[in-house]
Amino acid sequence: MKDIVRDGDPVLRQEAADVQFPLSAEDQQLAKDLMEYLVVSQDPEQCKKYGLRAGVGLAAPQVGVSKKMASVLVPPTEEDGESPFTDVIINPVIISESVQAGALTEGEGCLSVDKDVPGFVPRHDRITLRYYDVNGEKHQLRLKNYPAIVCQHEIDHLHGILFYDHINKDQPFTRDDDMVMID
Ligand SMILES: O=C(O)C[C@@H](Cc1ccccc1)[C@H](O)SCc1ccccc1
Ligand code: NI
Repeated sequence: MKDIVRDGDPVLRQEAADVQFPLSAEDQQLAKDLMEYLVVSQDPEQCKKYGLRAGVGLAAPQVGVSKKMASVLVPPTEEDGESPFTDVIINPVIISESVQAGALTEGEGCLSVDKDVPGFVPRHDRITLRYYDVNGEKHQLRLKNYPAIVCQHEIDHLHGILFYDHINKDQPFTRDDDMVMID
């Protein structure tokens, strides 16, 4: 697994390149690596063993590869026990989004940002996401709340945007009345 690059590395501020299909062997391996990191990091034993920070998403630029590819592994919720969204999203585009904002009550962190940056990160509470999977199959689906937040965080990485860019500098915990607060 490649090292995760940290804030300050120019690759995190670039517009990543579209991925070409069929995937090269290198891009197939990259997709595997990006997903493997999440799977291992969400296993407490392996996470500790390899000294990883747990992650629910990882974008290629975060491992130094400026390509439009990111893995997303939203942990299962207590209720239904299965992950609400798991895939490697390639050349993702948000084709529609709710006017209504959503933000994590706890704020956000990032595997590429070691410092804590407190504050609400206003995003869209609901999105329609279009992306291609590793087999070149096109997907289009609606996501809301936490899965939508994770995908927006990862897609931001592909456009050189970091979560704290969205935090209100003067009033970090400002929120508009109808913003959905997500736990
Ligand atoms: O740096 C990344 O892209 C991975 C982030 C993704 C993320 C952070 C905040 C909000 C949405 C997505 C890491 O997953 S941050 C660590 C983490 C781990 C488990 C649950 C939530 C956040
Ligand atoms: Ni991040």
